[in-house]
Amino acid sequence: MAICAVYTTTQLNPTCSFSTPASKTQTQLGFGFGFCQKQQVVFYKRSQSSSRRASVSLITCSAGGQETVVIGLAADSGCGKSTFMRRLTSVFGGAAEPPKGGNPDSNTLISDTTTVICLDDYHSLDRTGRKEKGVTALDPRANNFDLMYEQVKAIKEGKAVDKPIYNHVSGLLDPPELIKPPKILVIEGLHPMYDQRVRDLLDFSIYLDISNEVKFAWKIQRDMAERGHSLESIKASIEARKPDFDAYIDPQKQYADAVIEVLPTQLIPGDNEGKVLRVRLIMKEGVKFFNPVYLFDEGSSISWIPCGRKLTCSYPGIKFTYGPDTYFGNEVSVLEMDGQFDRLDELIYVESHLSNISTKFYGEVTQQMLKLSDFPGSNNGTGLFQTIVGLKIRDLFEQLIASKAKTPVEATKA
Ligand SMILES: Nc1ncnc2c1ncn2[C@@H]1O[C@H](COP(=O)(O)OP(=O)(O)OP(=O)(O)O)[C@@H](O)[C@H]1O
Ligand SMILES: O=C(CO)[C@H](O)[C@H](O)COP(=O)(O)O
Repeated sequence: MAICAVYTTTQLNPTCSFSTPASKTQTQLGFGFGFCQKQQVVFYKRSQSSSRRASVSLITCSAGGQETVVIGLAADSGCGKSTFMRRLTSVFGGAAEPPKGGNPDSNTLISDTTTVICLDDYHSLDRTGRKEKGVTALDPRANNFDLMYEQVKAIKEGKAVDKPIYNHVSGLLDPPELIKPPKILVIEGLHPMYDQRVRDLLDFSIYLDISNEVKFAWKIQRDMAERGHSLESIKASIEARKPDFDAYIDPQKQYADAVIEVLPTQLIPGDNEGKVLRVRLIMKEGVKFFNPVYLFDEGSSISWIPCGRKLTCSYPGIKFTYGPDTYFGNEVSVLEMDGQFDRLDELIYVESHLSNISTKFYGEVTQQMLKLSDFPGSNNGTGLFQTIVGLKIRDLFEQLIASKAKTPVEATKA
């Protein structure tokens, strides 16, 4: 907490100036940012003969920079992490860019609110080293979890670190880059939830669970169409990774607060083209500051085909289901969408039937989806659920910050 002297502050989360001593700036105090909240407290001044109503404004601030909110995003390579990150940073506004003037092959993306670091940077073995030892990048022996833990912990505590860079172009470990503590740190990659020490640092975690059929279809689309790889080499690379994927990556989903599961559609019998998708948003119950989204009636089991007068649906249509379930022994709520949208502007119809989506205004999900309509998955449940999870993370972040800004630090008489 810090002493805040901005008495004119009336909204939640405006940037705050810190005083004491008055001459010191935020930077001198070591704070990158700050959040203040103004509360009006009414009380009664009593004297022997009368009682007079009075009020006082309490301004509480969390010293931004002292603690960073840490989000983990786990998935195999080519499973949509970058796409999800771009949707998330868009929710917070501002473009995400590599560190200015740094290594052009940096994997880091920085925006006003978020810094996204790629955990590939904690590979302890470079490409040649892995080849010599006969291990894949998914193998824990090819990764430095001690350093990952120390650095994520330091950033969470508000300290800058010199993080290594794994260069995907050269396959080498490059000199480190400086990472300053942001408001939100996202650690994305193969192992954000593998090491218990790192897992315990996460304020929220997400796993993108892409079924083998769909992963294959996406890989073909990217690596064959865009990178000129052959069908055989794509198949071979997926097969070679599979044992380590099953052993080290996939089990992390049991720890995730939200899982986005992507499967082939059930609306077209026998379909395995991976074009029409069935997407499930699995949300853990009882996670602090995270209230699962629901359709129509919280806790009920619902099946909804919204195609009719308000939503244009061509073959094979759209089906939503929602209800309670268990996942790795945890109570969860599952929202599922099978099929795809014909017209994104009509998504507002679906949005208006969803609750707990943490929007700041009516239609925000639809607006976000329209804004990024050229991103992969914008016409199906992958884009919809990634957008909703982005809004839930914003909400969680704001609640976390507000909960930390508890101690009243200065008061003015109203
Ligand atoms: N929701 C989606 N719908 C359809 N295709 C998708 C979707 N998300 C990703 N893809 C496909 O998968 C490819 C990889 O996506 P993206 O770059 O977001 O994944 P990634 O996990 O960051 O990959 P990598 O770890 O290899 O950098 C994209 O080029 C796209 O072809
Ligand atoms: O699974 C991966 C992470 O996304 C990569 O395969 C791993 O980082 C190794 O990279 P490269 O193939 O460039 O040597």
